[in-house]
Amino acid sequence: MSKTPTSLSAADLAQRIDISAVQTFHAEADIRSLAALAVENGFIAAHALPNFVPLLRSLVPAGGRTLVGGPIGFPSGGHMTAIKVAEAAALREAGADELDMMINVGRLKSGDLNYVRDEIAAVIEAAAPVPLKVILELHHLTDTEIETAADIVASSGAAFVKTGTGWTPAAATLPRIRLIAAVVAGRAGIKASGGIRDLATVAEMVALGVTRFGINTASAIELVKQVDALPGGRLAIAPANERA
Ligand SMILES: O=C[C@H](O)COP(=O)(O)O
Repeated sequence: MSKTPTSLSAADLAQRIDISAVQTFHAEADIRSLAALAVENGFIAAHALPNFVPLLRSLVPAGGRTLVGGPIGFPSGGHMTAIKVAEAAALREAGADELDMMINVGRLKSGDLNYVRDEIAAVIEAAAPVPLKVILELHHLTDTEIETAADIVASSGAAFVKTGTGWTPAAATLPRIRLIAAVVAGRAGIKASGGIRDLATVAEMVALGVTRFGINTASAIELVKQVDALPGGRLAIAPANERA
């Protein structure tokens, strides 16, 4: 597990943020703007809805600081496994560098954990060698369900546990990030996403072990600008055990 930094520059933070245009209303112009801003500001990834991933790939130079990402079974997660598998393969073929799959919340809530496990395994295989993040969508889950889901994802071989799609009210609270970090225990990365809008929250989440954020483009650019405006241009990260 990577060592928690003591501070982050604007460039460091940008290299921890996936910016995105993954809402229903995002059009071609938004994707073109997403690509330009991601490359210009050095964000680690730019994410678009599946149909726009080929366009995004054509706009973001491969092998640079910015990766191209796309979602699978997004945003409900209720798609048939065969559809998620096909979408993973299609996005891999379209040149995606990372894929964020929505977990099947309904099956998780039904206690059908073998279905959840088998589906994640099938999508990991279809996506390979592209790394997979699995979105839990905390807004719909109890703390017990979060622990169960985070453990399934962490033991699946997925690259990250991700908290939300951005399509539900923000639920990536610090106590829930703490809960996920305790369960994951370094077996996978943690991507905090969904309603993250202030540097204090970012700093607290980094201290808890979050190594990736998912934030919409406008909010991400604002946060990076705020870091630049801090004394010394760096965001201090107090160790989690020193926080009140
Ligand atoms: O990563 C998921 C979403 O892009 C987060 O969007 P949001 O910052 O608008 O909640």
